[in-house]
Amino acid sequence: MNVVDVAEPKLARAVPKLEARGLYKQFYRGSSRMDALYDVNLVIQPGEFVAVLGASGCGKTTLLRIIDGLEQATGGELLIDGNASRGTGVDRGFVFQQDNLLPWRNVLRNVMFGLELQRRPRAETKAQAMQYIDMVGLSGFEKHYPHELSGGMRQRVNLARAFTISPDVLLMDEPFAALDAQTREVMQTELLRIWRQAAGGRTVVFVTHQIDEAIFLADRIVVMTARPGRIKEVIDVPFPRPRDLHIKRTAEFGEIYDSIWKTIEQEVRVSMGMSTS
Ligand SMILES: Nc1ncnc2c1ncn2[C@@H]1O[C@H](COP(=O)(O)OP(=O)(O)OP(=O)(O)O)[C@@H](O)[C@H]1O
Repeated sequence: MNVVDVAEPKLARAVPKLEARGLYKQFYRGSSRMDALYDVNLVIQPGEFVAVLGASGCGKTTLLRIIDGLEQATGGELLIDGNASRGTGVDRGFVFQQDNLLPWRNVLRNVMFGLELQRRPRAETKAQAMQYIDMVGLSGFEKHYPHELSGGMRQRVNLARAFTISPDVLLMDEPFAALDAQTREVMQTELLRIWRQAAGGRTVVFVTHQIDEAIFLADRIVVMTARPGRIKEVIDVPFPRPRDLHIKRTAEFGEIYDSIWKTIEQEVRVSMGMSTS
């Protein structure tokens, strides 16, 4: 009798885009030490949209800066595509809370800036910048200077610039925090549209204080503890894509919101030195 080997082929496991293994971060001021992050473990797959929520000062920005390579962890390891990270790289783009546009450059030249730093051919740089200016809905404003734009438009230029350099990983630190509530909602929808449209399914790590923003945008939400920040809970967001703003008004959205708020409220109380009972 022939014996056929029917052992199941081993499932090929995707290499995570980002992996934090036991990350610690301590800051020193003179002789005093401050623990910002404590044993952070997190795996993020390619193309995932992950939101990070947590009380003020719990270490969200620090985590993002370590992923970007702007800051070095005191302990633990950060792997990118399975390899130890070695500082900053063009594979990661950072979008800050305040747009950091250059006031003496118009919209087109601001969007071209990141590519110019990469010394790409000028024609290619301009064509790519125009494509993303169009994608963020600012065609016709190429020659405008930052002071001639609204806050929402400036943040869209910021997004176009971040997407233009085609980073595999987009790190966003409360990018819409300075916007009014209506503009923020429009920008959330725009971000999802651009994220879907931009080729290659970029991985996004998005820090926010807004629970509804996190639920609306993310595949998974990471809730951190009060400082020193650890991962307290990771929540899978069940809403299919593409998403519409109306999901924010559904009962399911409200239930997820309430449950996350309960988790965060405890940590906010801890961070403020209040009772958690
Ligand atoms: N360069 C630094 N030197 C010293 N302490 C720092 C430095 N950067 C951050 N910290 C401290 O580390 C802690 C975490 O800061 P971080 O900015 O990461 O928090 P956060 O969660 O992003 O806060 P927020 O939500 O208020 O923006 C804070 O207590 C902060 O004061």
